Amino acid sequence: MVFERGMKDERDLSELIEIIPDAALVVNKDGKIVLVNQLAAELFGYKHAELNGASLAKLLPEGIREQHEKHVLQFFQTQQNRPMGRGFRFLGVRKNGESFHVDIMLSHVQVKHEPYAIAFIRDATQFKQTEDKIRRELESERKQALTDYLTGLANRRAFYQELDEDIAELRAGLHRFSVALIDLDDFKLINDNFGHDEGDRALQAIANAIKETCRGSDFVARIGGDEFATIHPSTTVGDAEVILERVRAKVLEVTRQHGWQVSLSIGICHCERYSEHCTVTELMRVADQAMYVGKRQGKNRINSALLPS
Ligand SMILES: Nc1nc2c(ncn2[C@@H]2O[C@H](COP(=O)(O)OP(=O)(O)OP(=O)(O)O)[C@@H](O)[C@H]2O)c(=O)[nH]1
Repeated sequence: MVFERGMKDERDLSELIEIIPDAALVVNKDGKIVLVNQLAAELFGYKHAELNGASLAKLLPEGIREQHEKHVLQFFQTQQNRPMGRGFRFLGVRKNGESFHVDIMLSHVQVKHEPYAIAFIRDATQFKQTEDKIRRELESERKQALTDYLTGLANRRAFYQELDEDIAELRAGLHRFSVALIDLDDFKLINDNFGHDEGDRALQAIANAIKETCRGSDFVARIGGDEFATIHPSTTVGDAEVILERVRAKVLEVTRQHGWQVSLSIGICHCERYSEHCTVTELMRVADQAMYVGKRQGKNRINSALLPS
């Protein structure tokens, strides 16, 4: 709001800010509060007189005062107003020290040719809480959509996303990697002999064993009923075989401890450099084929294949 000839005097302005339905205050270019309405005083927990003539800094938490001073300076240097919705979200601080989120709209106003800023302030606590709640819910839904409910590992969807990213990185000239398909041998017998609940516990124990035995940088997922898959970035095919041999031995040890007769057949597909064959479908097909070679050879073994280039 810029009055062409300026406000007649401060009385006009103080009457105006008392009739508007928002908390409002007027500051000069030194950041001193020259006018404040009753709603603003109430919002910040002060008596009207306590804010008149005070520094604007009084209403801001210490940590953001400097940043805010820059905003005020910038505001006075431009002729642009900041309407509600396109204003700032700031932290305010009440007299009792409690900080809270506020939305601030700023407008230029002149009184006797002197520039002032009029700030309209809305308590944004509710908005902020709702926004935070929605953000948390979305984040939790996103996580759930990518997590296997039984083992807590990444699920098939997350695995394919990760594989896609690794392929993109390979294409960009970054690290080579190996993908492994891990299928449990004769898992059906666990369910048949011990029941489905015990089968679930076995899947959880096996998932933990795989995760613990892989490196921190490896990606581990459960992509089907008794099928797991891993991605091993920055490896040679030999490195991947060493890691997966550790996995095979560890799972065998854990399952034997529980009296479950389960082993693993593992197929590795190694990607050394990017080629037209480097797609999720092709990688999985090659790993699957390598895994089935092992199944036919009598199970409980690891077979590797290089992705054709
Ligand atoms: N308890 C439990 N069992 C599952 C789950 N998902 C799949 N299964 C079981 O996993 C078994 C997979 O059986 P098959 O595909 O015949 O494989 P297998 O018995 O491991 O035999 P091979 O792969 O040939 O060695 C089936 O009995 C499924 O019911 C699950 O979430 N929980």
